[in-house]
Amino acid sequence: MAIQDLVNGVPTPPETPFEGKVVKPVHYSTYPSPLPAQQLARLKAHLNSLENPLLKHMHLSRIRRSDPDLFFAALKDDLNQMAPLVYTPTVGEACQKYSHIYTGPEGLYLSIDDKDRLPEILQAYAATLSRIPQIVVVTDGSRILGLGDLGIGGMGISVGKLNLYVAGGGIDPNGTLPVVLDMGTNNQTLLDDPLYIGLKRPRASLAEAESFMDTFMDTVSTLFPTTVIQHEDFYSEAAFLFLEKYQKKYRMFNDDIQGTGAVILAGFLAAARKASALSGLPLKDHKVVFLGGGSAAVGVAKEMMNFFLMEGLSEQEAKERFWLIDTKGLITSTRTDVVTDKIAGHKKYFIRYDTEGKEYKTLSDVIEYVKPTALVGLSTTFGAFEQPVVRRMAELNKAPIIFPLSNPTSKCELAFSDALEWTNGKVLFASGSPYSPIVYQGKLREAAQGNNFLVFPGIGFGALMAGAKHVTDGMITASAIALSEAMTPDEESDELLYPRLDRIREVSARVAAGVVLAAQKEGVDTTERLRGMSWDKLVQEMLDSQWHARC
Ligand SMILES: NC(=O)C1=CN([C@@H]2O[C@H](COP(=O)(O)OP(=O)(O)OC[C@H]3O[C@@H](n4cnc5c(N)ncnc54)[C@H](O)[C@@H]3O)[C@@H](O)[C@H]2O)C=CC1
Ligand SMILES: CC(=O)C(=O)O
Ligand SMILES: [Mg+2]
Repeated sequence: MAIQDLVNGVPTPPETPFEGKVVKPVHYSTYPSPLPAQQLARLKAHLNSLENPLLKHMHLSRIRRSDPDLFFAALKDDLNQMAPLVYTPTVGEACQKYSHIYTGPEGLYLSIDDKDRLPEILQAYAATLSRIPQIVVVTDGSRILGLGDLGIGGMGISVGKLNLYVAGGGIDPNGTLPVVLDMGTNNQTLLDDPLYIGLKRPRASLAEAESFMDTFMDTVSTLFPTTVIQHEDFYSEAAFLFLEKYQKKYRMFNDDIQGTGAVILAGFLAAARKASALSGLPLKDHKVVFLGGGSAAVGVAKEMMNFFLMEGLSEQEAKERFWLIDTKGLITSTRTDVVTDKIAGHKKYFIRYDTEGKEYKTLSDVIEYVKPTALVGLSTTFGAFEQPVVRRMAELNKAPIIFPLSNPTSKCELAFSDALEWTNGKVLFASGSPYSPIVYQGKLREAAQGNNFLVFPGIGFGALMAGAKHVTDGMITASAIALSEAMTPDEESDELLYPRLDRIREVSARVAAGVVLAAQKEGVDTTERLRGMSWDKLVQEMLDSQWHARC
């Protein structure tokens, strides 16, 4: 299928001539339409009859396109069960197999081959719309979760994120636009696959990609001036380049760098307070080791610096609470790639200058050297937090903070059951993909899900409601604070690190309200009627503006 067919939608099949007449399929019933509650029960029964999560994902995907009200009612009804099907981990497999399970277009597929015609294509698309999009999620498919370059299959993640914008944030589904920019792929399996839908060419260079992105950002922001654009799952160099270039120019943010940063800052605030209450360690003395030095790790570490700044440390002192490890070991000033200036630009901020020429190659070496209170995994490496490391964290800390955040579950650094077992239940745990609760030593333990989906719907919604000219760093940090303050006393006493998913609409409204207030404080808002509102009124305003399924 030509990419152009995907942009315009699959062509309508020709009508069948029959005895000289055009015969159209007839659907006719004298029975009343099924009740919405019945439809919901029928959908659940169908899902229960399917064992394979990918088949459930595919069925849900068809329902989303044929009956969005039913689909979003189902998500709202039981987000704990549904999120793993429409989002991580199943969405990862769906992106990997995208061209095999494809049954029709789900959004906008734009090819780099059409770069010069991009404004024309987007204008033609805009002319078909009855309203302009509120939120665009765009990826180039180059780093989908921890699964690498999945080319045009990245559309699955744009769709998955927008599902949560609707279900969790209350955005109207008609205001969502998933986009994949097809810039080729370096994934040989896809290039060799006869069913692969995308361009069969090597991935565009960063310079080519930048030029395509410039046109995309400019055209979308001109055609849809109020739309919020979320960048998703670009490989790290591209992610940082685009964020730096567009942050102050367009109403955009990068979910992996900024959204993840905010959600983990909120979880760390909760975890560090619990750990310090047990150990007596001053909050400012926490020490955080990261396995991973990509967009997510650097984004999270930079956002987490706010924790130490709030405790009164200077920027330099705050930065020194972090140790980042990549495939070459601890990032130090004496490492060869640092000395020769071959290290990626985004890693430079966290270079350690205090290691006196000694290199620390393995995670165990770094743990022994730093003796951290917290260990964060954003390395895309399944099982990288091995038993000796986890046991050592438990020896060093009364309540070790361990956040294996890589997605999907097949890339997670540490399973929840192992974390409990190897720390004798002492761990303060959050993972990027969900784990079921476990009864451990007679007590029900719930794994926190440290995933940016707890904030991005509120960031996007808040930016939209505020009419923010840009999404500022202050608005991102405000989303983290609002999330951490959204915990109920019950959730606190159940030792949770994040609010429960069944309150996601209220939590997203609070996050959005925090984002609006920050936009106002920084003078980037344009929605005058929200100015001067009390916190409670603002939260209510966000709740009242949420979309609800008619089901
Ligand atoms: N929980 C959440 O909300 C989020 C989770 N993520 C996850 O974070 C992971 C990383 O994402 P990015 O930073 O964008 O990817 P990336 O590919 O840019 O970064 C991965 C980093 O890990 C390092 N690394 C890989 N294997 C390693 C090993 N064995 N030991 C030490 N370091 C190793 C690499 O050198 C690189 O610095 C992905 O799995 C992604 O799904 C990303 C965003 C949000
Ligand atoms: C959650 C997310 O954005 C990621 O894993 O890339
Ligand atoms: Mg992502």
